[in-house]
Amino acid sequence: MIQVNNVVKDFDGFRALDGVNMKVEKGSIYGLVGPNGAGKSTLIRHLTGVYRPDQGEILIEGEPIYENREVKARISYIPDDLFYFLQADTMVMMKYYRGIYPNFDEKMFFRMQEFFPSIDVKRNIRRLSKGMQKQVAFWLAICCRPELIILDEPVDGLDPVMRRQIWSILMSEVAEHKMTVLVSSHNLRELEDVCDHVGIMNKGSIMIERSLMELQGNISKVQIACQTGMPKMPKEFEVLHMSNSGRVYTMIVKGNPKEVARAVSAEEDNLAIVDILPLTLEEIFIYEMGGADYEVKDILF
Ligand SMILES: Nc1ncnc2c1ncn2[C@@H]1O[C@H](COP(=O)(O)OP(=O)(O)OP(=O)(O)O)[C@@H](O)[C@H]1O
Repeated sequence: MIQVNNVVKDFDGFRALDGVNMKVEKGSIYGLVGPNGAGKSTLIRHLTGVYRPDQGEILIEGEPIYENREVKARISYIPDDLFYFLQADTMVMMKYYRGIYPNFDEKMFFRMQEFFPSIDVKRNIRRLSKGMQKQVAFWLAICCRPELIILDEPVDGLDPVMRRQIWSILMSEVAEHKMTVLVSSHNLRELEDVCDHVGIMNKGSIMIERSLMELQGNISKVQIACQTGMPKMPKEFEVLHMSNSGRVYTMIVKGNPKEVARAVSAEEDNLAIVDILPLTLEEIFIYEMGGADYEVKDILF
């Protein structure tokens, strides 16, 4: 759905994007994570055709996005700084969107009103709270029935109930209509439950891009207790980290969790327990990138 090849962008001599490569499959939920100033919003403005790259190319379904009205009509974009016309209420904005988005689904708009009970559709949007304005932006964007929705910090400033609501609407659109979602966030924990792919951005480029399945099947956290001495890990598995509390050792090991557990049990004859523990996405990234020369903790927390 999205293919970004070696995109570079300079602002007055400052390199904001430094050779970005990225691939987002159709029907996936892709989380773009990174610290302040990493270049997420700049990249997103390229993906939505607001900026033209200085170098490289951006293709949406194989077509360049910049100045391409036909492709843009199939994309919804919620920026981090929302814009509404002076005096406009939600109904006025709905009619405006209906006029410019050929797939706008008015029935869906009224059906979804129950999800946004605090929004008075006749009230000037600029008078609504920031969180409520975000709700309106999301409501209108999803009713455009986009093939691709791009969200810059979509749930920032929303209460926990509304956050869950937004994620659940997005996930059901992905499941039912194969919509593709690209979402930027600082919060890896929040993305963990919803994304199937994650890209980590730092200093103007994507450092690492992975599918969650690939990540989770490739690294294991094992807890081992031996009756005597230290546990031995079979040679074919690289131990990335080891700590212990008394006789219980916790190891982060490169390899599939089931295979690791099987190999440890076969190797050791003085085992007391072997347990496989879940790893959070943050932990996986930290250990995945541990060998590289990055300040990973600064990026993820
Ligand atoms: N129009 C611009 N002119 C000059 N510099 C810019 C412009 N837009 C972005 N930058 C610079 O590019 C870098 C990346 O900014 P960007 O807004 O893309 O980061 P971000 O990852 O979205 O950050 P945040 O998480 O804080 O929103 C920053 O150093 C910023 O100052």
